[in-house]
Amino acid sequence: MNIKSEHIETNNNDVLVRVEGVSKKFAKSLKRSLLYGVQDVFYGISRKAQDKSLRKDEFWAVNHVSFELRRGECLGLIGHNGAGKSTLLKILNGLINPDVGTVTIKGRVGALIELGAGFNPILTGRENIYNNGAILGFSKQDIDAKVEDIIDFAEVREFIDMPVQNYSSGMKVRLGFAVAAQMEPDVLIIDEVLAVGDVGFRMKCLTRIGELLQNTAVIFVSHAMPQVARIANKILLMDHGKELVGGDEVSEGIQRYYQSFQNTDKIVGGNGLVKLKSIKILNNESKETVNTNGFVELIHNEAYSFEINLDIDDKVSKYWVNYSFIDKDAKQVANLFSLFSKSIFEDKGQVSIKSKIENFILGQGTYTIGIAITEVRSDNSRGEIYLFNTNIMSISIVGVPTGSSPVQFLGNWEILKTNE
Ligand SMILES: Nc1ncnc2c1ncn2[C@@H]1O[C@H](COP(=O)(O)OP(=O)(O)OP(=O)(O)O)[C@@H](O)[C@H]1O
Repeated sequence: MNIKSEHIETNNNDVLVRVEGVSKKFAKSLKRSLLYGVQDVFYGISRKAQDKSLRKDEFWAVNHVSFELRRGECLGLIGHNGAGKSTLLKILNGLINPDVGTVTIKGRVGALIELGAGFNPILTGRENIYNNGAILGFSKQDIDAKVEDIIDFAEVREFIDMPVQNYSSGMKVRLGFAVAAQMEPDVLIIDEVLAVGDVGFRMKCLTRIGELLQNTAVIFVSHAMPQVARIANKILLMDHGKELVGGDEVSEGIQRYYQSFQNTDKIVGGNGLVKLKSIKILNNESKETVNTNGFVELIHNEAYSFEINLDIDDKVSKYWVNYSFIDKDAKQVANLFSLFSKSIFEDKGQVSIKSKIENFILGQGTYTIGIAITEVRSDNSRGEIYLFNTNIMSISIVGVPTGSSPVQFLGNWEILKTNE
């Protein structure tokens, strides 16, 4: 057994969670998984040294991960589907043993890992509160003192004496979070299940986690980067079981996570009368910076010129150019549209068009740029589409805190009055 969990009094600056070189392997096929399971039991009984290397069909779901957490620290655990986050959480919560490495946890652990896990479906909500509290190591008196707060926080009073098997998924999450959080554990582990709750409840949970953080170490798995940016002060970006980014650089971890979702989908359309030959986004020194991921890098709030070279057929009449900026959720978050600057073009042949943005206020993150070139009819309405492409290039915005809104205004700030 490689997990040590101690229910002891801890000091404020103690390391509550210490994970050292933890690895866990799984077999891809059920047959082999069962076979290896039997072999491992045999090795366990015979106390023979077990072979820790990968056997046929096995892979590392968690691969040599280490970190430490103190009270007041919140680790944002992020990564693609299948990166190994839930497996790591299950190791931390003692649900599965690591094959290599050690986990040491001091104090009580409150965890919300799998939807409904930890609940006995035939018991009522109230009975489950007592059960879970007891598992966390609380006495009946301790739980008596907390039970009303838990029911209120979960907002399930009407259903508290009904068996949990009849709860909706949202209700199970509410109760699960309320038990884990209201019992004020030393270590709180929250998996993505929180996403099942509605927006109101999620906000309430985040606020509660913020309050608990003064006395608790929190491990928080999420695919919602704004939430991670809001509460995490440490980051672990996992990829194929390994640590890709770890430590205090939360924004770097989030940035790398976003960059791994380069949007390669493309819809191309239009009647072919306009062809895009090239596009450049240049700074004030007429330079374009391309980062290692092949994204053009722009600094937030600086000036940039968009320059396109077009091949325009003689049959084309007047036209507008419209760039769209699309975030990693495929949501259009901004436009640069000549219509709104009252610019209508009518040049034909090889044409270069430049448009300058003085303050590029898109927030930090990666975006793809789309383009549409459309006919302007004599009554100034939109006519034929000459060119349409939803992904002509990817850009990365740097220079502002990550995870915030897609648009950042930089105001001029001043104090008008101070009461001394
Ligand atoms: N019991 C198991 N047996 C075999 N493979 C498993 C088992 N549990 C998890 N895996 C595999 O381990 C890898 C890591 O899974 P895990 O659930 O930890 O990923 P995750 O990062 O939590 O993903 P998600 O974001 O989708 O929740 C995946 O390839 C998964 O299929």
